[in-house]
Amino acid sequence: MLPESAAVGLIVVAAGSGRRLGADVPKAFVPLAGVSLLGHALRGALSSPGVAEVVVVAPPGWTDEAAAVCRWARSQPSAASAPAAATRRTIGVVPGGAERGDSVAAGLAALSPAVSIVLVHDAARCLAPSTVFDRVVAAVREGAAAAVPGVAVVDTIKEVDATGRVVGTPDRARLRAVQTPQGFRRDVLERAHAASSDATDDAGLVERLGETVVVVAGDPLAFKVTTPGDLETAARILAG
Ligand SMILES: Nc1ccn([C@@H]2O[C@H](COP(=O)(O)OP(=O)(O)OP(=O)(O)O)[C@@H](O)[C@H]2O)c(=O)n1
Ligand SMILES: C[C@](O)(CO)[C@H](O)COP(=O)(O)O
Repeated sequence: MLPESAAVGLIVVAAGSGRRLGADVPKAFVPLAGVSLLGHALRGALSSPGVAEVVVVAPPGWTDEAAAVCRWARSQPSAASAPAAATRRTIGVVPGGAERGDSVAAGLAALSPAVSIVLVHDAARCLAPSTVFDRVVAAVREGAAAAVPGVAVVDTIKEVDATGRVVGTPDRARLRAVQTPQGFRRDVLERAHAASSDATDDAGLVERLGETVVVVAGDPLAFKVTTPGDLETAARILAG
């Protein structure tokens, strides 16, 4: 169990180029209903009362734009109404690295010593509701070394070999598609990244340490904007 006073730091990774989206600016700065994806992601995250400190990891060369988005998000009523008082919350921006893992490592290095619970969130999961943040933080406070939001898999999944031949059909009931924010005890995430930053998600690094990762309920709204079709889906959702 971690005490209620254990401070939560949030790393928002926003340094990707968004090759699959194919926009003329990095994906986090693509507008969606007049607000950048990063702006939406921060607005959701700052509505979560527990978040005391935020580090945004931006593409090198985009840190000033990211800082402007942070100022905008901080001024939103949802952020101001969160009990962790906008006045006490610090928000910083650092440049990211070549791979997602490098960007997370850069964010982790920038957190203040006061933080003992770390959330890592993709700016690309820009509509993730604050309730998902709350569930992940609660699981880590209650003693999990790592907690990730997950949703049931609706398709039957086949495992294939290099030639495309099916080699297995995992039991769908045991599968979860995982999302972000992913939450960690800080010492665990630091050990995981000290060993390697090479994985598609941070929970994968923690699993390699032999630590237990728990899954909490995710949310369909925490889907990742990856392709132009995803951006259209997000726009339809916001249009109501
Ligand atoms: N070097 C990188 C690569 C990715 N990310 C971030 O990690 C999240 C998930 O990555 P993804 O959606 O795959 O973004 P991109 O790498 O930008 O997409 P693509 O693979 O299409 O280029 C995004 O918020 C992205 O900005 C990052 O901070 N630094
Ligand atoms: C971290 C993540 O969003 C969890 O689903 C995902 O693994 C990111 O992967 P990507 O390859 O960078 O899209």
